[in-house]
Amino acid sequence: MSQKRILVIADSDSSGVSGLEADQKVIAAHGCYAVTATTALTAHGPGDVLETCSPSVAFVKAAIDGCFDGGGVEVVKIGFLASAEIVQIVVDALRRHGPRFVVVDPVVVSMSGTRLLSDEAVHIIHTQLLPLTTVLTLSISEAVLLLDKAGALHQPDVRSLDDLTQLAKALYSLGPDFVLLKGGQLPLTGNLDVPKHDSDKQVIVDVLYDGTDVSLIKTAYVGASLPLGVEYAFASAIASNLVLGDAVPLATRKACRYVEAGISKGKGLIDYFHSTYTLPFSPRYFIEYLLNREDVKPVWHAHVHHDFVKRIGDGTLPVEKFKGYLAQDYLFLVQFARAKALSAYKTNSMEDIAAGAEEILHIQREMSLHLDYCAEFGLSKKEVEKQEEHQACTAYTRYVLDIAHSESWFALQMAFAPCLLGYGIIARRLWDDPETVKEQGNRYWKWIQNYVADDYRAAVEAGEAILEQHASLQSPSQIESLVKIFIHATKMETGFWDMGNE
Ligand SMILES: Cc1ncc(CN)c(N)n1
Repeated sequence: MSQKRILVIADSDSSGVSGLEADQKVIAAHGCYAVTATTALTAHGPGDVLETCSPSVAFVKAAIDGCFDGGGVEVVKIGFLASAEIVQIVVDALRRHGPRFVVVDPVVVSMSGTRLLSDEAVHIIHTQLLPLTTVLTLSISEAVLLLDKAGALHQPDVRSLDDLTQLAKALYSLGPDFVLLKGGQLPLTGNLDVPKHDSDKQVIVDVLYDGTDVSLIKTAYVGASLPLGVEYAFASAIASNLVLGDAVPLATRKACRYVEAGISKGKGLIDYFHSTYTLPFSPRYFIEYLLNREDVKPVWHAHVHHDFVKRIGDGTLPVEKFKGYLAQDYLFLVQFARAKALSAYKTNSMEDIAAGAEEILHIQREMSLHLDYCAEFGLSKKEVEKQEEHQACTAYTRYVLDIAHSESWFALQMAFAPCLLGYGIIARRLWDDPETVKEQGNRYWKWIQNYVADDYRAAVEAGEAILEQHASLQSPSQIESLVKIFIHATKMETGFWDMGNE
């Protein structure tokens, strides 16, 4: 499904806390795609606007038309419109293109309280823009200014919840379908009364009015100094929720909750991405990421470059050691097959059950190769099976079986991963390495061949596909615990080689 598009018509703020820069973060955090028409450029220094620059009216018109002509724009979010000419251009464009929803946050007053729009611009907003508006969202001071200019301000002092509601109703009379009046400038008591002391201030109430119903959205008052840009985030969050299919009351309530969480999670700034997962790898590159992590790299290196492996490659490994290893590996594979069977039991996906069954058959073939191989070294199946399990073998397989019982299906796949990936990588490296003694010159050549053969390669590829497919569905914290399982199982692999070397 392609991302839903929102056209943002607003100024650019170099500090990133308001304007297009903030809107785009909010929209991206909702999984939507922002297209833009820039109405003004502002260069911000610490606490101050240093320079402003105005694009031509023709530029703004071209940007708006270009975005609509690109297709898919259902929602327009309007912020600072800079001049009366631009307000008029925007109104004309809305009439021409007729988007489904128009969310207007008419930035009439700056973050520091400075008046930003001329009387003429405000006039066009209330006479022409607001009747085209789905949701009008604004602060108390902006509401008072707008109503004053519209000649519809009946009570300039807003002190109580009742005043706030009357203000929302007055704004509704200017033409929007819904008014969301932000009550941030009027903290109330827990009972929604007027506070007598600062310590009584407990609740902020936003009022949503649709001409019939008044809905109150309450949030805890967290003090007068909020991060800059709080007011701006609401409208783009509402626009995002609307384009994602919410009705206006739910879209506004969710937007309030989104901003509330952004304030509480961000330290002095709004955390726009408080509910967004960012995985530390790109889809299909989990294994590459995993094997290159700083905590995995040395552990993985110890496994795949183990001395036992080197001596298989140059053929110097004493035969008795190899035989001992092979017999233990046979016992290991029996337990591993049990864990694979449990793995199939742990999933409801028929695809994954079948893949698990396939892997058990691969293990069975690997075991029969072991027996053939053992026979060549004069070791019968009976002799192999009656060997006592070495502690390294018990430790590794029972760790995997414990994960199978106590952790998720995917955690178990992570416990399998070092076994599956490691031998494929080791054998391929030995096969390619010019230092490796090949063919008849190396009595372990067949072992290398078995693990580069198509059958084993197919098992590795199927396992890799499962890891890649499911890793992308995990949360970042789950990835961390899964990596720990992988590291532990990799250490067990190294322990197995150590055992072979004893
Ligand atoms: C200990 C161990 N690890 C991995 C593999 C390869 N399946 C194996 N046979 N044995």
